[in-house]
Amino acid sequence: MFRSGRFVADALGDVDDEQVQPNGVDLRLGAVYEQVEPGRIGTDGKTVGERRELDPDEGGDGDEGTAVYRLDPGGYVAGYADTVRIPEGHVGFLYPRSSLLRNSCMLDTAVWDAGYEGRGEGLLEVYHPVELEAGARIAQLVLAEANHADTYDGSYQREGIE
Ligand SMILES: O=c1ccn([C@H]2C[C@H](O)[C@@H](COP(=O)(O)OP(=O)(O)OP(=O)(O)O)O2)c(=O)[nH]1
Repeated sequence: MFRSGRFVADALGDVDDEQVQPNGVDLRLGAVYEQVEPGRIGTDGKTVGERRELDPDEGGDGDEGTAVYRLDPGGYVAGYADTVRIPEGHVGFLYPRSSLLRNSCMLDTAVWDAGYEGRGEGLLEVYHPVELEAGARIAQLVLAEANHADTYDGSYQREGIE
């Protein structure tokens, strides 16, 4: 069974009311990176390639205090601003906000394991130039009840929060 948005909000702990949706919680954009060196996925482990953090244009549209990423078509890594916590007995799935799709962008995501805690990342595909403001809601996390073997204890545990 998928949990309600209120349940997901309680699991995450620190979200604004506008992030709480009927079936999940919206995650906000934290940072945008561009990969600059190859990574490696092997049979004996993996490495994530070097990336550089993009600078948002400060004061976009003459609006003081806003930080806007103006992205040309390409592949980027998006870091989320919110700390995700997947409670035991659950698995998380993240979907792009549909307004991203409607603007010719896609957010590719993987499985969020029981016990994971951190500010995760996703692959942001941009097919038409787009403006994304830092802190804007770009994705929605849903939680489903699930059996699991152990809990997450991998290299991304507590990423972005230590
Ligand atoms: O789109 C996603 C999906 C998951 N995660 C987080 C939560 C998940 O629990 C963790 C690890 O994901 P996964 O197990 O798929 O990564 P891996 O490459 O197999 O790494 P590890 O060896 O640490 O399990 O990354 C993200 O940041 N983004």
